[in-house]
Amino acid sequence: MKTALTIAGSDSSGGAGIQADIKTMMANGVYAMSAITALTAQNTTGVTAIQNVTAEFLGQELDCIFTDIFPDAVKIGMVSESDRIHMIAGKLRQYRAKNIVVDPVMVATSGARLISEEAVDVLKEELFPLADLLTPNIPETEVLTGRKIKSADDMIEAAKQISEQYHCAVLCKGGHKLNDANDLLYVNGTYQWFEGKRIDNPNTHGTGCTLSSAITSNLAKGFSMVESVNRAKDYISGALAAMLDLGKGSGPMDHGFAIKNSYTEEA
Ligand SMILES: Nc1ncnc2c1ncn2[C@@H]1O[C@H](COP(=O)(O)OP(=O)(O)OP(=O)(O)O)[C@@H](O)[C@H]1O
Ligand SMILES: Cc1ncc(CO)c(N)n1
Repeated sequence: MKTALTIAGSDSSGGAGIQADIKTMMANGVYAMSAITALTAQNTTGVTAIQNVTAEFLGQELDCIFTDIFPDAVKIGMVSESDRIHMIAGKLRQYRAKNIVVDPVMVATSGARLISEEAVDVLKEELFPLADLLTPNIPETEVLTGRKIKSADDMIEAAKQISEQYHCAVLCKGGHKLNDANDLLYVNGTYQWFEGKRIDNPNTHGTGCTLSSAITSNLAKGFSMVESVNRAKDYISGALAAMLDLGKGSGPMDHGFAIKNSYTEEA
């Protein structure tokens, strides 16, 4: 069985972060492992508290994982502080981790800030150069490039700029800001649109985490970058189309929509 690791924050409400990542990886057929960077007290309406683990403890989690079950692919989500980012980058280099997907998480769907101002620069300097793929949404793309994204052409220009700067593929996600569900992949000097059908579902908590974890699972299984994104778009469309409706705010998706069997039946 192929294996994948998520390095991210825990979401107590289970729809985003580590929980979304593990559910997604399992649903996509890989063995999931996690190194938790922070605990969030969070639900569908917002984040009320964040408790970071120490950089030292995060390093110990990563040592345990990489010296035992080596991951075929790694996804990095929420990391709030610079010293934790330094630790992750050091360990990824030390263990020569492969198939690295960085989701530059900055703000939750509910509006809460998940990274400190100065940590964004460390993310760019330390982690981006190690990434095979970056998956910014539109606001994150604006922060990373310093330019406003108002059109599809702006997305192409910005993705090209980031890709050339960090020598990696860039998936600029249009979802719930621009272009409906159309995402732009810039890879090896060319671009390709992934045109998803917009699903009329207000429950989009954790869509970014879910997409990046599905891509990571596909890379772990040996699919190309383009095929990995293609399959991940299919998966997230299915999870949104299942129309789960939980919580008082923007609720989570049904990560298990594709694995219904006798064990999942209700009484
Ligand atoms: N209503 C929708 N219908 C279909 N696809 C969607 C919809 N909303 C988002 N997506 C898709 O979900 C994926 C995640 O994109 P999105 O822009 O929501 O990420 P994000 O903003 O990083 O997520 P998060 O809110 O978790 O931080 C993209 O592939 C996007 O196109
Ligand atoms: C822990 C965590 N990571 C990422 C996001 C972004 O959706 C979130 N809301 N919570």
